[in-house]
Formats: sequence, C-alpha cells, structure tokens
Amino acid sequence: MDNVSFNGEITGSERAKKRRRSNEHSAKEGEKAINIQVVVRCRARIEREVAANSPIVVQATPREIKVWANPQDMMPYKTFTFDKVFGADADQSRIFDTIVVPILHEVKAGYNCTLFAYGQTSTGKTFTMEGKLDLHNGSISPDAGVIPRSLYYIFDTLEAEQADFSVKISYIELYNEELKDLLSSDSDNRHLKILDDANRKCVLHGHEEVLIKSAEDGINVLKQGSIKRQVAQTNYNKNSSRSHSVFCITLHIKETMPDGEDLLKVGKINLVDLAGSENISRTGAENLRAKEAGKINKSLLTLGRCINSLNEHNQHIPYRESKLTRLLQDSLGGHTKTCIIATISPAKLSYEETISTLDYAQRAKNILNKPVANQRVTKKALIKEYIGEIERLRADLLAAREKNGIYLSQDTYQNLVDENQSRKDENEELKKLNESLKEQAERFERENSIINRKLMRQTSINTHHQKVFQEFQQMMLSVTSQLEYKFNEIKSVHLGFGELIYNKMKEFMERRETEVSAIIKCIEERIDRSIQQKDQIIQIFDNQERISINLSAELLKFREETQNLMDQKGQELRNSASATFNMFQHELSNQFEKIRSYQVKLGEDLSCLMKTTQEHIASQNHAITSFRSFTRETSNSQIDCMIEQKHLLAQLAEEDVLLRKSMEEEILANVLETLKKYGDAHSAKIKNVINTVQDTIQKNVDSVKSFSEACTNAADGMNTANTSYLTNFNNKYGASKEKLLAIENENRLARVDTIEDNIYTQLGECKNALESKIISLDTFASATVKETSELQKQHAQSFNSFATDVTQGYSEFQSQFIRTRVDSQNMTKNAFDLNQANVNATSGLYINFANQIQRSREEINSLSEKFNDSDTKIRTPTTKRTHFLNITNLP
Ligand SMILES: Nc1ncnc2c1ncn2[C@@H]1O[C@H](COP(=O)(O)OP(=O)(O)OP(=O)(O)O)[C@@H](O)[C@H]1O
Repeated sequence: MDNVSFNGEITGSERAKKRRRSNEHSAKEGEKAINIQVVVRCRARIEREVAANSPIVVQATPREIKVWANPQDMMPYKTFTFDKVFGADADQSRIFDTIVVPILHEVKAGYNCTLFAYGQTSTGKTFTMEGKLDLHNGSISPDAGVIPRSLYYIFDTLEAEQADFSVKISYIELYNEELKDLLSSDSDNRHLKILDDANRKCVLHGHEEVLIKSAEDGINVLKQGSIKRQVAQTNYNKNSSRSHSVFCITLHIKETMPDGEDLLKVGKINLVDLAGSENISRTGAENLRAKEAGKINKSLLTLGRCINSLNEHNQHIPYRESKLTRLLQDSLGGHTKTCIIATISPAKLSYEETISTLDYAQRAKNILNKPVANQRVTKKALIKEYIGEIERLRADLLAAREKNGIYLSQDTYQNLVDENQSRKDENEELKKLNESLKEQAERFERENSIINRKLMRQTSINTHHQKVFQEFQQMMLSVTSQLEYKFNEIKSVHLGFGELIYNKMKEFMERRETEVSAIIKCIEERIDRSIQQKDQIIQIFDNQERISINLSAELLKFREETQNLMDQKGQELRNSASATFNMFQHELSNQFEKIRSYQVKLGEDLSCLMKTTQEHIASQNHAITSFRSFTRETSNSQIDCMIEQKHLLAQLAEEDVLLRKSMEEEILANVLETLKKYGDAHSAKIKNVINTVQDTIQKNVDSVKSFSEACTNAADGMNTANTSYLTNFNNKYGASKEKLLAIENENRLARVDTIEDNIYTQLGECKNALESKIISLDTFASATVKETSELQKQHAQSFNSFATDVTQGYSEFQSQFIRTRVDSQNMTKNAFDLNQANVNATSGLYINFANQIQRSREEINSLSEKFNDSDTKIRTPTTKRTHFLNITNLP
C-alpha cells in the first residue's frame, strides 16, 4: 500500500516533499494555461425512447450540437459549440482514437490527466468508460470502452517501444459521500481518507494499488471491482449506477539519461464515471434512493459550483464541500490535463436534461488548467527512498514487537511532526476563516438590518404601487369593457349590414322569381288560348267545308230536280203536243219542230249552265281546300312560332335562374359591383329578348295580316265569282226568257190560242218553278257567301285578338322586365346608400374608439407619471417602457 495523491505524487516521505518542491518549481517555470477539453457524445435512441415515440430533437455536426424544442420548429432552440461532437455514428474505437489516444500520449510523457463522463442516466457514460469488457473472438470487443482500450493501448505501445515500465491501477467508488476501495478485500473502508498534504493538496490515503502485468490482468481487476459497485434500479436504467467511480492507471516508465543515469517518469490517468446528473424527481427515487440522489446531487452540485466559480475566476473555489471535488481538485483548475465527455440522448423525452447537460459542459469549457509534467526521479534516489522507507518500517516493527514504547523513526516522527504542524496550520487557518466568517456574519447582520429597512420602505412603496396598479387595473378594465362594447357595436353594425343586404337580395330575387313565373304563366295561358283559337278556326273551317258539301249536295239536288222538272214538263209538253198534233198536224208541225229545237237548245243551255255551276262549285271547293290548307299551314307555323317562343321563354327562364345563381354568388362577394354588372347584363339580355319577341310578334302580326288579306282576297274572289256566275246565270236566264217570249210571240202569231195558252201556262209554270229554284239557289248562295264572309271576319277577328293578346303579353313582359331592371337599380342604390351609411357609422365608431383610446392613453400616461414619481427608485425605465408598450399594444 502506498500513499498516492490524485496527482500521482508518492507522499509520506521526504522524497515527496522534495518532488513537490521541484514540481512547484517546474510548474512556475512552464505554467501555460489551457482550457479543459469538452466533447459531446450523442447516442442513438434506445428501445425505451423508440417505444415511447419520442422524436429526435438533437442534431450533431463535427463541432456543433443543435437542440430543437419541437422537431417541427424551423430553428433550433439552442446551438452549442464544443471541441468535438460525436453523433450516433461514432463507435467506441473512434471515440478512443480521437479523444483518448492523445491523452494517453500525455500520460506516457509524465502528465496527470483526467477524463470525466458526465451526463443524464442512460445516456452512455458507463458504455463510454467501460463498455463491453469481455473479449470478442479472442480480442478486444468492438463495444469495449475507454478503460479496457487504454489498458491495451498502454501495454501494446510500451511493449512495442520495449520500455521498462510498470502499471498500477486503483478503483475507488464514491457512494453517499463515502469512499469505497473497490480493489480492497477489506470491507472496512474507514482507513480511506482524503488528506491535505503540506501544500494543501488533497491526497487519498489508504487505498489499494494493484500492480498489473498485462491489459487482461487490468480488465480482470476492473471486472472484480465493477461487481462491487453500488447499483440501484431506477425508472431509467435497471443497472443505473448511483455512485461515482474513479479508475486510476498509474505508469512508471524508466528512462536512461545520456550520462547513463536512470530516471523514473510517472504519468497517471483518472477515468471518472459520474453518476447520472438528472433531476431526482424524474428518477422516481424515493426514501433511501432520494437520500442517495440527494448526496449524489450534492457532489454533482458542488462539481457544478466549482465549475461555475472557476468559470467566473472567483477567489474561492468550493472544492472542499464534497469528496468528489476534493478528489478531483487538481483536475479542475489545477495542473492536470482534463477532458470532459458529456453524454446526451437525442430524444425529446430528455430534452430538458440534454439542455442542462450541454449548459453545464459549455461552462466547463472555460476552465483553465495549467498542466505540469511530474518530476522525473532518479533510480538511485528512488532506491534510496525505498531503502529509507524500509528502514523506517523495520524500526517501527521492532519497537512494536518489543512493546517498549512506540518507536518512531526520524522520518516517521518528522512526518508526524509535519502532519501535526499541518493540522495546526489548518486549525489556525480555520480559526482565521472562522473569524472572517464571524466578521462576514456581522457585516451580513448590518446589511440585513439595512435591507430590512429598505424592505419596509419597499413594502410601503409596493403598497402604493399596488394601489396605483389597482386603479390602473380598474381603468384598464373599464377601457377594455368600453372597447369590447364598441367592437360589439361595430360587429353588430357589420352583421346588420350583411343581413340587410342578404335580405334585400333575397327579397329582390324572390320578387323577380314571382314576376318571371307570372310572365311565364301569362304566356302559357296565351299559348293555351291560341291553341283554343286554332281549334275554333279549324272548327270554323270544318263548318265551311260542311257548308260547301251541303251547297254541292243542294246544287246536285237542284240539278236533279231541274232535270226531273225538265223531263216531266218535256213529257207533258210532248204528250200535249202529240194530243194536239193530230189537230194541228200541218200548221204546228214546223212550230213543234222549232219548239223541239228550242227545247234542245234550252236543254243544252241548262246543261251548260249545270256544267258551269258544277265547275264553279268545284273551283269553289278547290279554293276552299287550298284556303283550308293555307290556313292550316299558317296555323301550324303560328303554333311552331308559339312553341319556339315558349322554348325561348323557358330557356330565358333557365338562363335567368343560372344567371341569378351565379349573380347571387358574385353579389355576395362584391355586392355593389355585381349589382351594377347584373343590372347591365340583365338589361342587355332583356333588351335582346324583347327585340327578339318584338320581331317575332311583328312577324306574327305581318303573317296574320297577310293571312287576313289572303282571306279577304279569297272571299272577294269568291264573291266576284259568285256575282259573275249569278250575272251570267241571269243573262242566260234572260236570253232563255227572251227566246221563250219569241217562241210565245211566234206561237201567238200562229194564233193557236189553246195550244198557246197551254204551252204558255206550262212554260209559265216551268218558268215559275225555275225562278223559284233559282231564287232559292240564289238565297242559299248568298247565305253561304254571307256565312263564309262572316266566318272569315270571325277568323280575322280571332287572329287579330290573338295578335293583340300576344302583343299585349309581350308588352306586359317588357314592362315587367323594365320594372325588374329599375328594381335592381334601386337595389344597387339602396345597397350603396346602406354601405355609405355603414361606412359613416363605422367611421363615427372608429373616431369614438380612437378618442376613447386617446383618452385611455392620456389617463394611462398620467397614471404612469404618478407611478414614475413613486417608483423611480425601484423600476427601471425598461420596465416602465414595457408597461407602456403593453398598454399601447392592446387591441
Ligand atoms: N453510443 C452508444 N451506442 C450504443 N449503445 C449505447 C450507447 N450509449 C449508450 N448505449 C446503451 O444505452 C444504455 C444505457 O447506457 P449506460 O448504462 O452506459 O448509461 P449511463 O449513462 O451510464 O447510465 P447511468 O448513469 O444510469 O449509469 C445501455 O444499454 C448502453 O448499451
């Protein structure tokens, strides 16, 4: 067992003092401050974090580490810069090669070095420092950490250099602020002590240092020690280490000087695996664990405070407040080369701890150390030291064996005296410290009473401020309620305006819809009426046809009757002539011949008359048929025209509905603009439609007129034909009468009175029968003509009334549309007026509102001035300004 400080100094002997002196000397000579090296290692997400769906919020680049509060954020919450940053892709060998190998070079060169692993639990401190200790395929595992790799490196390189060297290891645990030697077989650790040497440096006494011959030896020793390490199960890591551990490798390398003298170079590395730095509450630690955590936190807290104090270049660094900082004193601001590996998790789950770890590491970066190489010792001096030590121990042993008192060698005595002196000095120092603390306490008391007075004044000021603030608050509340009221007013005006416009539009559309459907209904009625009129016309023409047929039948009957009459009268005449023939055979034979020839002539004339009459009737029939087909065609074209008009109107109604819908949407978007457009578009559309309808009506009127004219012409033609026929008939009748009179005269000349009387009577009868027939035919013909012309008149009248109806309907339609247009213009104007009124109302409200705010501002300013008067000593201008800004920023 040896007394070794964490600077690697062998203590308890003169040589230690000598070396310390020489160290101090060399430190002063070659002191060059360098910053502690700080690197960050960020592992990949572990199973637990993946299972919790905790996203990655950390990004590592070679020198920087960026942390996001939320993965969706564009910018990172914070960016930290370090000496090196390792991401999840950095394996154990890369960490070792980049960070640890250069440090081991320094160790081999005779420096003391320290490597810390600091971070939240489960972030990979133990993984980094120890990793996997078991061999993998007969050689070191890829997951092996810094400690096993360092052991292999030291032995491999020194053996390769064929150096004369020895390696010793020690393994200490700090748990609950109690030290434990993990390599000692003795479970009693009371002899383990951290003492100050003459230079007030902390030195660990009583721990085991094991000499190892190979790296495997070292790993086995490490494994044994690790088993002893206190572990406790926490929520985070079931093997989570709740203790701090220090694994120390000390190298002694022999160097031969050019003069042949052998020197011994001593280098040392402390590999420190700190306990988790997380919050106690988050570990779920309770009772004993909480106590543990409290202690752990005390050590880490002190470590943090030491780092802060060093960072701020304070005079007093609180190393002595925890065992951890006492042990590591020289590594923080001392003569040791130090490197900190901060381990973090990339998961959002550990966001806060990650920020805290990185802040901690950031501060540690500024700590300056002044590394000094350990003084080399000559072999002779070392052997002499050892021989002296052995002599001292032997003397002590002898005295103990003889039990004649306690024998102390000179050196031991001197050491004890030195130690005693050191304690006395320490006591003196403590007394002085006590006095200075008393002074400080008195000063604090004085300051305390001053502060109390200030506090009382502050309290009264605060009360006043509170009052002012209450007033201010009241005022703000009233201003806010007024603002709210005004805003509600504005909102209701806007809403009312919108509602009004909507209602107006709705009303307008409904009215238009009613009007359009009324127009369509009116047109449909007119069309129905037209169809009825067409039916009536067809009926009239049917009547006409029937009359014509009757006329033909009458004429045929008349012809038959006439023929019968002629036959009968001829027979009678023949009978009478043959009766009187015998009597007047000779005188009357010529007369009879003449009469017969006249009879034949009359028969021919009558046949001719019948033929002419038949032809006339046929031509009448033909005219009536063509007139009928013409009427039908015209009616059909009228009907087609109506149907077309109906379709046109239906299409117009559809288009209007579509237009209305699209207009509605547009109107809602921009009421005034759309209304104007709508009015124009509608007017143009209506104008077009009216023009089309007017053209159609004009065409209808023209066609009806031409139809009427054609009817009149046809009737006139028929009249003329009838008149000419009658004239012709009368002429022919007159001629026949004259011929009969001539026959009568000739007969008179023949002075045959009886025959003359008989013939005259018979001819008179015949004439009367013929005259009566002709009169009845004349009456029938004129009645027919009258009826036909009447019918034509009716037809013309019905067409005229139909045309008037249609014209009237369209003019109504036109006036409806004009009314609609005027309505829409009025609507637009109303909307414009409403908007104007709304704008006026809103601007009035806004002016009110602005005045309110102006008044509020003035009040606030006056309050603020009051507030300033009473608050000048406490509030900074920034605070006041902030308040003012807050007020002005109110909505
Ligand atoms: N860089 C890494 N690559 C792969 N796995 C890792 C890495 N770092 C840590 N791990 C794994 O994460 C888990 C926790 O690591 P470790 O025990 O080293 O954390 P710790 O910081 O030492 O925790 P504690 O403070 O509780 O001791 C282990 O399963 C370890 O294998």
